[in-house]
Amino acid sequence: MTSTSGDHATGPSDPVANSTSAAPPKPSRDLADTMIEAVGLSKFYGPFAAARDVSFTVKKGELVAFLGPNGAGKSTTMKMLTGYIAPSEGHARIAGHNMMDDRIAGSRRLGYLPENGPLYPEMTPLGMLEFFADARGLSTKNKKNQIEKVIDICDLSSVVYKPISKLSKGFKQRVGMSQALLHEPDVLILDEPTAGLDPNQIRGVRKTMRKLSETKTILLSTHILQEVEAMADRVILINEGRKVYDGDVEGLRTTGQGDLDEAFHQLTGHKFD
Ligand SMILES: Nc1ncnc2c1ncn2[C@@H]1O[C@H](COP(=O)(O)OP(=O)(O)OP(=O)(O)O)[C@@H](O)[C@H]1O
Repeated sequence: MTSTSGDHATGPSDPVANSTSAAPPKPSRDLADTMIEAVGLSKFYGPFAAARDVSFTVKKGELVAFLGPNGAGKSTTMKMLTGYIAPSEGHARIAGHNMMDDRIAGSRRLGYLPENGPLYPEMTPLGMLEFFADARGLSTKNKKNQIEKVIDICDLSSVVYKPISKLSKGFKQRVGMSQALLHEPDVLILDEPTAGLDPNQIRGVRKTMRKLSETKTILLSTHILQEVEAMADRVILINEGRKVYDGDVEGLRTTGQGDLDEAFHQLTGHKFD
């Protein structure tokens, strides 16, 4: 299956694909369950489109993999979803809050792990968590409880007093995750949480994410197909800035005649054929 301009290949759960009318969409009854909403998001750098007309929703409790090759536009879309950069077109909502007009309210519900940080290398994990707890205005009691909780969830107790610069990549990633969880958000947007980790570290991070997915809505980006199989209920695949698939893992496999690698290649790999 290939995608053509404006003609996104979509899977069974794509709300766009299921819409049959040209009339403006009516608010759906389960709108309250929509935690992440991308509505026609585009980002242009000069004439170049890093993301083009990307729309999707993620419902409460879903764990969705945001998949695509290097440079597909995953980080750009995530930065627009979190309000970190302004879209050229479209808008994003987190738990119903528009991330341009109402970013503070949206950010209270959102934990964001950006690609490669941000971490503060000279701080210890404990110092960094205290710094963020103060910045987020947590009360003294809540601060202590929350810091203990995220240290436990992210399994950081052995490194809390070491400078972040001296930690392994796996621990750094978990420190980043602990910061994203500190204010107990119910929505997580995680940009390549397992990138550059060794297999043991990947297992650790995946275990943490599985635990988190019991209570939170998660969108995580990856370009690793095994990650999708291991973790996700649903896949959104992006290529050259456009959404090219939105559906379940089995549907994606069917696209590749039973082979996820083949599906990924068919939907994203034409450049080198
Ligand atoms: N500030 C910018 N100015 C110009 N081009 C940019 C900018 N940020 C991103 N891009 C380009 O937009 C495209 C999408 O980048 P993006 O980082 O979103 O991709 P990605 O899917 O996250 O890739 P990766 O998996 O390699 O992190 C790339 O071609 C990138 O070079």
